[in-house]
Amino acid sequence: MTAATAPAPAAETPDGGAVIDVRGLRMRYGTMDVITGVNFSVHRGEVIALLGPNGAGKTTTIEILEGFRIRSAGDVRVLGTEPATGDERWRARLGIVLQSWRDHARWRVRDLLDHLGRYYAPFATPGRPRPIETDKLIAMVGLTEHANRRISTLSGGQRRRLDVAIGIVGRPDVLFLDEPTAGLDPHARHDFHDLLHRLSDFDDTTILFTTHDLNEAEKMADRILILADGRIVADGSAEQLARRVSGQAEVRWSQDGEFLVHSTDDATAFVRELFAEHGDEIGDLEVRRTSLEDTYMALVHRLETGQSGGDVVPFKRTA
Ligand SMILES: Nc1ncnc2c1ncn2[C@@H]1O[C@H](COP(=O)(O)OP(=O)(O)OP(=O)(O)O)[C@@H](O)[C@H]1O
Repeated sequence: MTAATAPAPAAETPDGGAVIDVRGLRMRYGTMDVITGVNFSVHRGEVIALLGPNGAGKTTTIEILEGFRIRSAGDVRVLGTEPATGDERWRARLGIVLQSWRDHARWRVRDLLDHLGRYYAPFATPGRPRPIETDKLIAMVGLTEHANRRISTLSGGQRRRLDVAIGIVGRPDVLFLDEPTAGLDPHARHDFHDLLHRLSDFDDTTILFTTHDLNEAEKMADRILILADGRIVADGSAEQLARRVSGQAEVRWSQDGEFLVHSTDDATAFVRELFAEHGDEIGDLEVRRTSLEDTYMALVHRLETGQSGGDVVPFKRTA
């Protein structure tokens, strides 16, 4: 990945590289087991989408990583620190965008960001200037023309942009976002995706976000984690998950004025044979792999109908 600023100091990662490391995480609310054994790790600069049905425990997992919620069991490290005991210096390296954040109503946008930014200044390092300069930050989230407005007068989508600005003002090493694009219009969503790419590419920020938008997960994430049934049932890129769950690709082509379609688990071999046999007669060739939506629905369906067949083996990191 390229770096626009000087490289940040290495994160404390005593386990040999993971910025987030979760082993055997369990969470029980009263008598209800919500998380029954979650394991995953995230490397520096990775963008991870955490997916799962309503109530699967995504927010709970993120809150545990942020140090806002105490787990029932398991070992968790974020930047080498156990979140429940993280000090101010550790906290200053995190950025957090909660699902809904409705306070500071009387503040004006620029004043609030300026004020919050000062908290991070003592934690600046030569490689990681903190905070992001206020007007630059406001431009990054597309709020320049609203900089002097009171927060209570912002629309839902404008408020969401502000939430993101609050999350990144301290130029975090690790950014947690809980459904960051809920309520954003398509243009704002597109801008937000660009912003995440910039944070990951230029600042090497490690990003973990939840979403119910599978297109967004597919487009944005290096890796997708699916949380269901209290555990991680899939861990890999959208393409790896598609291969693992369905293994099928769809080949479409035209021949003698007819449009044809064929499902295969080896599209390359099929296309090679197709051309060997019919050569110039083939037109409009298209190979479509299973979408993340197809994969997700198939996985969740399998779980709901009790066909999961044990643990889903995580994929090796390829990058
Ligand atoms: N403070 C709490 N006390 C008791 N139960 C809770 C508490 N917080 C969450 N739960 C329960 O834990 C389960 C997981 O909730 P969580 O909010 O983590 O799910 P989620 O995957 O983020 O869901 P959604 O997609 O709907 O946001 C749900 O059944 C929820 O009702």
